[in-house]
Amino acid sequence: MSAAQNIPTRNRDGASAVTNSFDPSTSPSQSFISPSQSFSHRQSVSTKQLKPFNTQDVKVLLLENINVTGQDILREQGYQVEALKASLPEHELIEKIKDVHVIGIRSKTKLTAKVLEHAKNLIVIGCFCIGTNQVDLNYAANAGIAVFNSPFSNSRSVAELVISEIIALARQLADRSMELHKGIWNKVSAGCWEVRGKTLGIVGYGHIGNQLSVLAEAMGMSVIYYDVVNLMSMGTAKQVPTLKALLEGADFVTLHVPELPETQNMISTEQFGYMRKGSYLINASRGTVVDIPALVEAMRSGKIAGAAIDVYPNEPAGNGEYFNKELNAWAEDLRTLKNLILTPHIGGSTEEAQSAIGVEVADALAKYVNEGSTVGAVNMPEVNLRSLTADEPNHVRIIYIHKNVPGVLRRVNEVLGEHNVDKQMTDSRGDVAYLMADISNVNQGDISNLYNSLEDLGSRVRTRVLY
Ligand SMILES: NC(=O)c1ccc[n+]([C@@H]2O[C@H](COP(=O)([O-])OP(=O)(O)OC[C@H]3O[C@@H](n4cnc5c(N)ncnc54)[C@H](O)[C@@H]3O)[C@@H](O)[C@H]2O)c1
Ligand SMILES: O=C(O)CC[C@@H](O)C(=O)O
Repeated sequence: MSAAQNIPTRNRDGASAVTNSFDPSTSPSQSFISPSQSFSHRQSVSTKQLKPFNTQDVKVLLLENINVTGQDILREQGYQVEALKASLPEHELIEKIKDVHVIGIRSKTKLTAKVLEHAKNLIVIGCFCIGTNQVDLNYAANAGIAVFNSPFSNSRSVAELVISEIIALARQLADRSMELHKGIWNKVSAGCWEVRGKTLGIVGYGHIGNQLSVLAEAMGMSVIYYDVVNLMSMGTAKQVPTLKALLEGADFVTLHVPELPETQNMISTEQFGYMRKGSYLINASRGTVVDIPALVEAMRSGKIAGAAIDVYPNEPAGNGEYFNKELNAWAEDLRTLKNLILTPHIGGSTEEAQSAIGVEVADALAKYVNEGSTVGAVNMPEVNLRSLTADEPNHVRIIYIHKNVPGVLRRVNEVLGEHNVDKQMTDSRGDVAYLMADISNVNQGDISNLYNSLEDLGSRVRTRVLY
């Protein structure tokens, strides 16, 4: 069943990416389950199993305690998988990333241009989370590195955490619990409320905002939301035209926007000024969205009756590390406030979410490595071709990532023109274009010629030949 599988890939500087020798006769005998089978039941028995190179040469680095479901899928491919519990400091990351073809991260590992510059062999990044703000997506695309994430596997977990925090803040639960842990009996009702009949203001009405909207209405709350795009309301929720209108109209404000230049310090002194006296703020989006010193001030003055914060501008690399003023200058100030729930970025941290994310992202990584599909990529055009079948033994799949400039397709098709192009798909996104072509009647001897001819085109970012 398995076709010869030793494909040369060169990175932008011409260094060999996976194996130094090009030996088309290498045919790994280990069994291999094509990830395409998990995507489509139509492609069961006769799918040709494409692989880019000896799978045991593929080096995968997983950071930040990626769920075992994801680790298992990648190990089953035969890849070499190293999984670490925490993220790495920049200098260690730079050393490690030089070697690997695939990296999996969560929210803490910063894959900046400075780090990615050293990632000469890297072909794909998996963000085992929703947010992708920790990756320089543009740099990655221009270096021919695809980036995948899991757009909604933990949305429900975040929404449920926020619901629990709304009630916990309204009833000052965290303070009462901490007091009793210290042996202090403090039975109070002053400043404690039911949530029924109160208004929840959701900023960012996407996957999480939507879920939250439904849950909040089920508890008898009214829901208003603010978003930069016009969106259909869930239930009887109402979209408001400005952030100011939302802040003025809500008893609880919860933030669910991505980290963007526009959302930086979106809630600061001016915005606290618009909020109702005695209202509450919840931030489980990104740490940069709230100006924390302004929050401290608003809570000290009594304007804000309570807050729940799950995310911070600077977060420790792993469990057991200190959250102190070396990390964030205001850390000690936060600790002194009453009715403030501080959680260590656990919005998406449930068994359900993490195992679903592990499967989703690892499947996407394997499908990209083995078949070149960019479906679901966040920084590349989405391109896919139906699988080659076992009846097509002399077919080869060309992946050509190139600069989006005029004339490239003509030149690529001149190279491919010696063969029959069975199917081809190409699309662009910004400065980068992605071409996939399945060509037939290719002899083993033709493969390196094809590869070298495509590599020699001035427009190339990265060439891969899968067979
Ligand atoms: N705490 C956690 O563990 C955790 C877990 C998952 C996601 N998150 C964070 O939550 C964010 C939101 O997640 P999601 O899945 O709901 O994202 P989403 O993309 O589905 O929704 C985000 C919404 O925000 C809106 N938006 C963007 N910029 C805006 C602005 N300036 N003002 C108002 N609205 C704006 C968008 O139009 C969109 O509707 C993620 O980007 C991630 O950073 C945190
Ligand atoms: O698991 C994480 O580290 C990040 C969770 C969340 O912020 C996300 O972006 O999905």
